[in-house]
Amino acid sequence: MEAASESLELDKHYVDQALNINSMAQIFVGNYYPPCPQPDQAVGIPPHTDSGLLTFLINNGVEGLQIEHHGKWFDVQSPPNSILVNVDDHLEIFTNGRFKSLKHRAVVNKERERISIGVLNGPAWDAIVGPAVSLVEKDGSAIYHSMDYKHYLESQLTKTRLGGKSFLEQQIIIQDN
Ligand SMILES: O=C(O)CCC(=O)C(=O)O
Ligand SMILES: [Fe+2]
Repeated sequence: MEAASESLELDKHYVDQALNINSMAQIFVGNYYPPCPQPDQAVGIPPHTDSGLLTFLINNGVEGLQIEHHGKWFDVQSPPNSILVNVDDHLEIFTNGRFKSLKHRAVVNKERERISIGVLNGPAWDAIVGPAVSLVEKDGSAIYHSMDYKHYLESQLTKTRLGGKSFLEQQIIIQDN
């Protein structure tokens, strides 16, 4: 988070302080994908973005994660024993859109079972997450609403992970020009 702050030309403790990272909420997710006889007819996890700031992902060496870039899906080939770090929704909101939450999905395969484990590292449970004031001043306006993380988790987590309307889309402030 210090590196993120500095890359935004903010004080290196800015993100930590604004989102009370000392009391950060972490969500631990385990995914099991059994082999599937018709992988092209099934989906492992539908397209979604993750909640929180950064997700750490590991898997059992079986590929299956795909990320979206310019409307196309790409396979992720992660080196063995590596931890993949993804940018999440609340970091996109906090940076007023400078960092982009990564859209991803998981596919299944015929032969091998796949297991993945994710840790979604979020702000403090009671932190209010909205675009950082100094970034909004530079940009002229906030492009996302603010919301407390607890409320988000209670109301959105299940919906967005199961492929409902994305949380980010719901938070966009419609600008009338
Ligand atoms: O199985 C994977 O590699 C991705 C899992 C995932 O996107 C998630 O748990 O949010
Ligand atoms: Fe995910």
